[in-house]
Formats: sequence, C-alpha cells, structure tokens
Amino acid sequence: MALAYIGIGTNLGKKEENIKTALKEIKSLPGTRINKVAALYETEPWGYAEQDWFLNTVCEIETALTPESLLEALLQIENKMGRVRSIRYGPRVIDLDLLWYEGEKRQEEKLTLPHPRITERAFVVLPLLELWPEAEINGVVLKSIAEKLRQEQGIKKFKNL
Ligand SMILES: Nc1ncnc2c1ncn2[C@@H]1O[C@H](COP(=O)(O)OP(=O)(O)OP(=O)(O)O)[C@@H](O)[C@H]1O
Ligand SMILES: Nc1nc2c(c(=O)[nH]1)N=C(CO)CN2
Repeated sequence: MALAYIGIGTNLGKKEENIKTALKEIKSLPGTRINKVAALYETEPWGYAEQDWFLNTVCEIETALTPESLLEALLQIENKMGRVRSIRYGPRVIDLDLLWYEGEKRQEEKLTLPHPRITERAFVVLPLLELWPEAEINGVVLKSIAEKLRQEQGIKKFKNL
C-alpha cells in the first residue's frame, strides 16, 4: 500500500456537497482507504480572479493503485461529477489533484509528481500541513512557507468535516 495526498477544490454549485461526494468516490476506489481529511477552507481564487471563492481540502489515502491508475481514477471521478474543462484555472464543480504519492517523481505532462504548484498555493499547503506537519516537497519544508502564503492569499478555515 502506498501513502498519497489528494487536493480537492470546488467553486460551483453546492460546494460542501461536492467535496463530500468526491470523498465518497475516492473511498470506493479499489484497494483504497481514506486515512484522514483536513478541515474545509474557503479560499480566494488563485490564477484567475473573476470567479467565486473555492472550498478546498486535502485528504490522505492509502492505496494499492499505481500513481498512473490513481490519476486516471481521479479524472474519471471529475468527469462523473460533471466537470467541464474550459478556462485554465477557471471555475469547476470539482478538481482533484494528485499532490504527492509515496515520494514518487514523475515529469510528464499527463502526470507530474509531486504536483508542480503545491508550494505556490495556500489552499494546498495549509490543509496538507494539518495532515503532514513535516511535509517537504522538492526540498521546500512546507511549514516554513505557510505563514507567508497565509498572509498573501485569502484563506479561512470554514469547518471540520
Ligand atoms: N499531479 C497531478 N495531479 C493531477 N493532474 C495532473 C498531475 N500532473 C499532471 N496532471 C495533468 O493535468 C491535466 C490538467 O488538469 P486540470 O485541468 O485539473 O488542471 P488545473 O486544475 O486547471 O490546474 P492545476 O493542475 O494547476 O490544478 C490532467 O489532465 C492531468 O493529466
Ligand atoms: N483557491 C483556489 N483557486 C484555484 C483552485 C482551487 O482549488 N482553489 N483551483 C484551480 C484549478 O487549477 C485554480 N484556482
């Protein structure tokens, strides 16, 4: 079994329900269990401003799936939940990012590991640190950048699930 972290985001429709549905779908993937889920955070849109705030969280899973089959499964969940791809960094019902998978590295367009934009995003770093306080991504100790990201980007804890 491999340990992995998945970033979850939504800013369309019933956001909290979208996150709960995504968690149910992740839990039902073959050979996969959810260990823990961080709090839900309301977060300022990153990368494309003209859209509603997001609800974000991160979950820790253990899985028997390979990184490639896990990513494929996450993309299928996005499609099943009605994700339509249009604007880059634009609004979406659900966005599932494979953030980290057991220290594996990949450098392909289809799958980059660790996820290449983790250290730029308060909405990933803060929930990830709840689950993994010592997290280090590509040589960056995440707790050393958390406060700066928190001050630069709008983010507030909404609730624990
Ligand atoms: N670690 C990863 N997690 C999720 N998708 C990835 C990863 N590495 C590469 N990808 C690829 O990125 C493609 C586009 O993903 P998506 O449309 O969700 O991007 P985005 O959410 O707009 O941007 P971002 O990836 O910065 O969150 C996916 O089809 C997937 O193959
Ligand atoms: N706050 C926030 N901003 C985003 C998010 C997200 O999940 N949260 N996802 C995006 C997709 O690339 C683009 N911008």
